[in-house]
Amino acid sequence: MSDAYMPGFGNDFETESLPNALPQGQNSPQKCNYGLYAEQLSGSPFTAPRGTNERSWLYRIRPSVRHTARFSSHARDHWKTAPHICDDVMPIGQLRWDPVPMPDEPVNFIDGVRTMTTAGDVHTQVGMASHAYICNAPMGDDYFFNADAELLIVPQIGTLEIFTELGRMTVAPTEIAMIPRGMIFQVDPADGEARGYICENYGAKFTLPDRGPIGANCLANPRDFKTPVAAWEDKETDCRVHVKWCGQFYVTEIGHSPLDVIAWHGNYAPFKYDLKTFSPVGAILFDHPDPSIFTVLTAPSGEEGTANIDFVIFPPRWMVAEHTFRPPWYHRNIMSEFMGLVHGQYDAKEEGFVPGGMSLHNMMLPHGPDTMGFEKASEAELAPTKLDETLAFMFETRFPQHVTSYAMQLETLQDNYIDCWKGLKKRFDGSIEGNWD
Ligand SMILES: O=C(O)Cc1cc(O)ccc1O
Ligand SMILES: [Fe+2]
Repeated sequence: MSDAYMPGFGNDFETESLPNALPQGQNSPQKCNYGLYAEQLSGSPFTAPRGTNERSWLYRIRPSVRHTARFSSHARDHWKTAPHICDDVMPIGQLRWDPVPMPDEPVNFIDGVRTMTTAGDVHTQVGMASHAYICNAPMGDDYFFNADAELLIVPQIGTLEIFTELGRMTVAPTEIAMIPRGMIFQVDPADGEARGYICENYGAKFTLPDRGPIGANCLANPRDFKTPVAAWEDKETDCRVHVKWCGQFYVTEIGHSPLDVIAWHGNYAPFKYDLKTFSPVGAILFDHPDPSIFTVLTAPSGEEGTANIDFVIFPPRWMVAEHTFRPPWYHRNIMSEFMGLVHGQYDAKEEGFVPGGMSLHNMMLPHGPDTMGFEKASEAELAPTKLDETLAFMFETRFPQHVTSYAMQLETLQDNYIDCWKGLKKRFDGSIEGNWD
């Protein structure tokens, strides 16, 4: 598959896959060229202020109302939606999982979504869910859209071929993809098998964080975000469109592919982004800064500085701080932290937190480096060192994350996670040096 992309974050893009398919100077001609139907997809209220007003105009073979017929409900057991509070007592401790095992039977991307946590309330469009996905089969004639949320996809194993109404994206581990709320798509594992993470954002869209005194450059730069050019298929087979709507799942049968947009323009669009292009800014003299310096994207909550979700990464970087305990400090946080590891090691937990694994440090629950990490960092010679070949990330939300019973019953839940702090012994002996032997 050959993909082509347009650079920029939130730009007003335009793209056509046939000459003159895109009307010029107007959105809604009396008759569109090629007999196409014009359709607006609104990602914000019509009257949203200019800076957050998002919509695209799609020129397509059939309007999407013909891509949906009567809906019937369709059970999907593993994809949960907030509010989803299990009957069991909420496990509030620190939690960590090894990767979700790959399935033996064929499972496509949508059927392979496994909800780990939910937060907030989909009905009021606040909060999020953290999912793992596992998949080893293409979607074939099945298509999907999520009316509840945009989807931030973080591949960990296997490249994904993502075909959306607005075009095709190839997304490999170390890259991320964003699929806007309401947009129809298909995802196929290019290498036969794929695993990764999804942040389902029920709230206001992810955007770039302000950089404050950092200025006009660094962190995630807008030109590194890539939106696909128009691509389509004209397929007349028994296709199904699956829908997630207020936590329920539905399906409708149609006789053709809904991915039939020949041209489009606007700023409500999918994108991908290579996390290797994130330019970290950090401590160049002493102390460990707050991880907000590594925010790639932030989804605002309406309260200033208090994100519905921050998507934060821990990329390769030089550690140079003098007279400093360099890994994350011990801390308690009003925000709830769900973490994953794309590859390598995380400096606060060199063992036990493995690629494809997950951890949850919920609202106000203490955490920090394990015993080994603490001892190593306390004694390390503080020469400049590079943390290399590593990529961890965090979905951090202002809301408590409720763990699903699937996550609690997962065979890869680590029963002994909290033992990683057991060896943090008392070093206070009344002397100013403390007892470090
Ligand atoms: O808990 C974690 O490992 C994530 C994290 C990293 C960091 O550098 C500072 C704070 C924080 O929550
Ligand atoms: Fe933390």
